[in-house]
Amino acid sequence: MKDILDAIQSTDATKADIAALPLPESYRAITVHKDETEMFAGLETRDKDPRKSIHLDEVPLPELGPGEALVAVMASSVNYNSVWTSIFEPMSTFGFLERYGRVSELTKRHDLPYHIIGSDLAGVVLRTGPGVNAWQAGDEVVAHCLSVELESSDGHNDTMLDPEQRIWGFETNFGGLAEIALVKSNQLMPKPDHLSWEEAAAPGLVNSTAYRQLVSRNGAGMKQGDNVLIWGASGGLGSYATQFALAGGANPICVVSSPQKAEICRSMGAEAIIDRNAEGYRFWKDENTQDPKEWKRFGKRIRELTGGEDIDIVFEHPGRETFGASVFVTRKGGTITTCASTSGYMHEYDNRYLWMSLKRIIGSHFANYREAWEANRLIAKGKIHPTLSKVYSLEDTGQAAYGVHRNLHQGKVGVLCLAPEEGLGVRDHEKRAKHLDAINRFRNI
Ligand SMILES: C/C=C/C(=O)SCCNC(=O)CCNC(=O)[C@H](O)C(C)(C)COP(=O)(O)OP(=O)(O)OC[C@H]1O[C@@H](n2cnc3c(N)ncnc32)[C@H](O)[C@@H]1OP(=O)(O)O
Ligand SMILES: NC(=O)C1=CN([C@@H]2O[C@H](COP(=O)(O)OP(=O)(O)OC[C@H]3O[C@@H](n4cnc5c(N)ncnc54)[C@H](OP(=O)(O)O)[C@@H]3O)[C@@H](O)[C@H]2O)C=CC1
Repeated sequence: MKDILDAIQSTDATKADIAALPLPESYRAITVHKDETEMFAGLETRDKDPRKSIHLDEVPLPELGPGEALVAVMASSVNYNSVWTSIFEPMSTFGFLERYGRVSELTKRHDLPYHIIGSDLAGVVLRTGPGVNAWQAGDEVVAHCLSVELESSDGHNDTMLDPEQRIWGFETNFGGLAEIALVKSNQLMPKPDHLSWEEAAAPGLVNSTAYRQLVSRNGAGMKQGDNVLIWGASGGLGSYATQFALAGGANPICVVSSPQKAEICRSMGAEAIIDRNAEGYRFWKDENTQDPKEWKRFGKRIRELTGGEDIDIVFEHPGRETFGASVFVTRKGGTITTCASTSGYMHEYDNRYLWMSLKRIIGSHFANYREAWEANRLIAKGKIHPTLSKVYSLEDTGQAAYGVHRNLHQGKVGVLCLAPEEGLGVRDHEKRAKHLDAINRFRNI
């Protein structure tokens, strides 16, 4: 592994040198263990501690198959899907690996008693499998997390609709929180050259998801002037949704839970900000009963901030706790676009406000390769910026995931895998200098 890192860091190693490096038999990776899936049985969700279930193990290098690439991972990031994996909710991810393992001889590799997690990476291609022509050893890349087989016609209009669509590092093995990752070559995209490894690894999953959910015609198809209600506007998804709204000429109404988070949104350029904590919204009177008066109070506050207008698009992900309010505050003909249910997946809303006002609910999930590519292109052009706050070592991934689970973080949390320190991997210093303040906006807060 040391030779691989030395070659990546050397200024004169060629692509041929990297292609000629011997691969190690094993590498260090963040895992959860199949024999521990019941370890949190009986505990409340918030008491399930990722630090107990997340391990750093030495694992064997998987065999490289056709259409695949092995990537030396310089940095990765923590996504909420790794939090779900580590607390074995809403179900253990080993079921996904078993199901994938039944697809073919080659996919059997994924069905192991350990799950290497992580759905982001920035790094360098080490080897490509048969049939890979677009990428070579030595290429500096990021990887998006859409894994598809594309043997069925269903996925050929929009690859997210492939019946064998999976999220890499969540529903497949050999993810990005590791020194080496196995990806399909159609997950690869060029690493933005003005960013360090950890900055480049941060946006991938959430940036692509926010792009499809909010901007793409497969999602809400946001346009100039739209009022966009963004829950968790300084969080992983929300920090990119806020940037897309601002960059696309829309009007973000940012919901956050502290003055510090409100300040981050303000510094991104948002003006309409709601601190849900300070304003004390209680959309649920008790576990089973919502309070429409609180939806109305929330809607009134939005009207104050917009000069009397209602919401064109709600960027939803908290789920059960907020969904009733989200449907209510959307304007006639408006759209609620949802990709998650962090607070609970059994949503309840008053359907009269949906049908009588001709609103639409759109389910959105990650992004197809083209959408991920376009989202990455915006990062590479310095139009959208990483929202990296803190960076952890691979050893401390459990602590990093704990912080995300307990909502103690801002924006994105990074993890150094092979990179020995932060700040490495920048190739275009001039472009970086132009965007330095924006790149560092979330750092160390
Ligand atoms: C990019 C990052 C993303 C995120 O972070 S997202 C957040 C994290 N992700 C999650 O929380 C989602 C985790 N996944 C799940 O919870 C589950 O994954 C699903 C609920 C999405 C699906 O459940 P399942 O059990 O895996 O699949 P089924 O489709 O419910 O299959 C169960 C059986 O039901 C049958 N079935 C499906 N549709 C129908 C139908 N329309 N009519 C009759 N039967 C149906 C199937 O065939 C199968 O059957 P048979 O067990 O015998 O094989
Ligand atoms: N389907 C898909 O493709 C994807 C789904 N996801 C899912 O989306 C969800 C969010 O992911 P991500 O943005 O990365 O996570 P983060 O934790 O980084 O951000 C979520 C934000 O949501 C807000 N929030 C959390 N709970 C509530 C609540 N009960 N009511 C209102 N606001 C709440 C918090 O902001 P604050 O406290 O400031 O209000 C928090 O910062 C996760 O469940 C994740 O699994 C993520 C990416 C892709």
